[in-house]
Amino acid sequence: MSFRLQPPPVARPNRCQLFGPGSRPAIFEKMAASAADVINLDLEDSVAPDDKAEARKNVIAAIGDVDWGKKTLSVRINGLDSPYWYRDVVDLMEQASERLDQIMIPKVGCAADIYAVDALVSSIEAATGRKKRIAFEVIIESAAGISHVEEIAAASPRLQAMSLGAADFAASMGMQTTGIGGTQDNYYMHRAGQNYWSDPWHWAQAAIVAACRTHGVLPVDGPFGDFSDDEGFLAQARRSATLGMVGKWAIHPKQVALSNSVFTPSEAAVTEAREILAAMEEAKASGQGATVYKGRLVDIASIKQAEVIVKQAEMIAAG
Ligand SMILES: CC(=O)SCCNC(=O)CCNC(=O)[C@H](O)C(C)(C)COP(=O)(O)OP(=O)(O)OC[C@H]1O[C@@H](n2cnc3c(N)ncnc32)[C@H](O)[C@@H]1OP(=O)(O)O
Ligand SMILES: O=CC(=O)O
Ligand SMILES: [Mg+2]
Repeated sequence: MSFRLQPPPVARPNRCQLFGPGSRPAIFEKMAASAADVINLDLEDSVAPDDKAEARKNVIAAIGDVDWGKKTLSVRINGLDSPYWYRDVVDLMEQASERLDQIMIPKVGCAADIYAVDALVSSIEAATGRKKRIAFEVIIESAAGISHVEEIAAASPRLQAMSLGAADFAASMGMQTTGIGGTQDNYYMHRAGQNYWSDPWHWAQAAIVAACRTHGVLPVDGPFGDFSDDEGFLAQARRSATLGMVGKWAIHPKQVALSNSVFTPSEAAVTEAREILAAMEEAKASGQGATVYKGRLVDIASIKQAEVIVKQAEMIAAG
C-alpha cells in the first residue's frame, strides 16, 4: 500500500439509479415507490428544449412534495455547454427543499467543470443558509472526460459517485454504434471460424474504477438502452460488478430488480467470504500468513477481498 491510503467512498447503497424525465411528473411517485437506492430526476437529455423550464419546476416541486423515503435523491442538471445549467443550479439551490441530496453533472470534461458548479453551489449554500451540503455525482461520457478521469475524480470533496454514460461516450468517441451499452455486433475477435465477442466498454470502465477507488468515489455503470433484453442487462451488470463498480442505472423500472440482484452480494458469496475470514483468523492464530480454503490459496490479500463483499452486504443490510 502506498503511504497515501485509499480513502473509502461514502457508505450508502448505490446498487441501482432509476432515471425519469423531469417533464414526466406522472412517474415521480412510481419512481419513489421503486426499489432503487438512488433516484435521478432528469433535466438533461430526456427533456426536450421547449420543456426545460417546466421540467425544472416539476422537479423542484416534487423534491419537497413526494415521499422519497431513504433514497438518495439526485437531479441531473444540463451540461456546462448548454444555456440551461446555471438556471438549473440556481433554482434548485434556491427553491428546492432540503430533501435534495445530490446534483449530477453530465458530460464533464475536466476538473474545472466541477470547480465551476462547486463555486456556484457553495455561494448559494452560504447565501441561503441551506443546512444540507449538496453532494455531486458526474457522468464520464466524452473523450475529454475519460482522458481527464483522474483529475475529475479528485475535483471536489462533494463528489460521491461517477458513472459511465455509454450513449454520449460512444458518440464522442466516434464509435460506430447506436446501441447504449452491452455487446456490440462488430466488436469481436475471430479465430478458427469462430467469433468471440469482446467488451468495448471495458477499458473505460476500468479507468473509471481506478480513478474512483484512488479518490474515494463510487464507480457506477450507466444506462443499458435495450430494456427488453434482460439477459443482456444482467451480463453487462455482472461484468461491471466484477470490475469493481457498485451499481448501474435503470432507464426503465423493470431494470431495477435486475440491477439490485447483481449488486447485492449473494448469500453464498457472503458465506464464502466469512469462511475465508474465519480461515485466516485460524491461520493467523497459528502464526501463518497463508492457508488453504477449499483447495485454493488464501492469504492476507484474501482478507481484504473477502472484506469487500462482507462490508458491502452489511452496508446494504443497514440500508
Ligand atoms: C442516455 C441517457 O441519458 S439515459 C437517462 C435519461 N433517460 C431517461 O431518464 C429515460 C427514463 N425512462 C423513460 O422515460 C421511460 O421508461 C421510457 C420512455 C423508456 C418508457 O416509458 P413507457 O413507454 O411509459 O414504458 P412502459 O409503458 O413500459 O411503462 C410501464 C410502467 O412503468 C412506468 N414507468 C415508465 N418509466 C418509468 C420510470 N423511469 N420510472 C418509474 N416508472 C416508470 C409507466 O408509467 C408504466 O406504469 P403503469 O404500469 O402504472 O402504467
Ligand atoms: O447520459 C448517459 C449516456 O449514456 O449518455
Ligand atoms: Mg449522456
